[in-house]
Amino acid sequence: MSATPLSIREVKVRHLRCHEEITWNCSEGLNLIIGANGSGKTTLLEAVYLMAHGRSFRQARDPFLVKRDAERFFIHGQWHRYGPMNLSVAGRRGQTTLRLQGRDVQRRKDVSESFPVLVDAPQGRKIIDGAPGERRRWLDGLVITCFQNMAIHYERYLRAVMQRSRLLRRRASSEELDVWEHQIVQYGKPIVLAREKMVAEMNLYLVEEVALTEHPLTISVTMPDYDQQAWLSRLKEKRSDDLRTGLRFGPHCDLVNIHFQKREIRSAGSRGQQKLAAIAIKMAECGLWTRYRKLIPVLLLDDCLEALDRTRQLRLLKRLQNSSAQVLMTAPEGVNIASDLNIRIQLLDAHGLCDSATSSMVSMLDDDTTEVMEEAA
Ligand SMILES: Nc1ncnc2c1ncn2[C@@H]1O[C@H](COP(=O)(O)OP(=O)(O)OP(=O)(O)O)[C@@H](O)[C@H]1O
Repeated sequence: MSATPLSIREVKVRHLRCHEEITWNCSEGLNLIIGANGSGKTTLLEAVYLMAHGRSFRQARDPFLVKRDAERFFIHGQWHRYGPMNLSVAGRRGQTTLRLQGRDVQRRKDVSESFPVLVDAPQGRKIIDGAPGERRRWLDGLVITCFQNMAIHYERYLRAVMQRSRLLRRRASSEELDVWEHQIVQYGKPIVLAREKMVAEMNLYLVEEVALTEHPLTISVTMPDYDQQAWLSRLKEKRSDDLRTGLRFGPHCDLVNIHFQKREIRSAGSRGQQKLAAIAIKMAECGLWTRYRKLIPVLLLDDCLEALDRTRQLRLLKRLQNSSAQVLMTAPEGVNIASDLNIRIQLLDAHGLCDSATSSMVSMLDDDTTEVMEEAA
């Protein structure tokens, strides 16, 4: 079965941050919004994300989503997934309500899994520069996306860890603790194996992105040898230590690392290298969604050319152009876009959005200039 590309055709926004009322028509393929700082470009990407997730990618419960002096915001989107679908969001301070095809959505997960939207934004690049726990949560999210039966293992593993801690505090009998320690190992081991499989697959996709990142990017999990018998013995031996410190051994404590040229990208990578790494990881995630869920996600890239020199900007845009995903991107005024690229460019100002072929705000580089630049690089 081939994968279905997901795309958004129209977004109507009312009273979201700086926007009074605006309509954004999108095309399949690459869409770029160009505008001044603070003109509301990121807010339009946020609107798309809000429809799929019911929350912003900037901050989970953002009280400033509603326009100053307004009561509520509204977003209505026309999507294409097999056929046309309508998704809308209404929100007031800290609360959002999602509607799919005119009906209230009870389980948000159903929408976010049917309308996958992946985002890279300078404010939220936690996979690259966040704490190890952020990367672990991200990897576990991917495991559950690809191997849906793993959700129950995570749930039961964490419940067993919590029960054991409770019983340790209550000074429960050794037999009672044995039961939960067996469950920790029983549900923990498949998590370890699924993560290993996921990391191996991600790394294969990342090899394909080496033209973008220039050096291979690799993901790894730092973890002990989870031999089942040794794991059980350790849990038993360390009961009194764990009563003091909490359980510090197991898949919930493992470290997820992203390496670039054999060093951690978060400390060793430059801003441009981190940016390209983050986008390469999104492309790999797209590959996983396509393979396991038969859906090609929509990709949101905020400030997509930030920190990149011209050669790398061009390389990135060409890579995105070859992707089968719909890509919605933003960039500030004054960017240079090669004229041979197939990108729908729209300019955003106080009057709204308008299509642009050429403009004083966007310099179009012709093919010759582009070639010279590429050769020089
Ligand atoms: N609740 C609100 N009411 C009115 N205006 C708001 C509200 N929240 C944010 N804003 C303004 O809305 C604009 C939203 O900016 P947004 O981040 O979308 O801009 P941008 O075009 O992506 O800018 P940049 O290029 O600097 O990233 C900003 O000018 C901000 O001050």
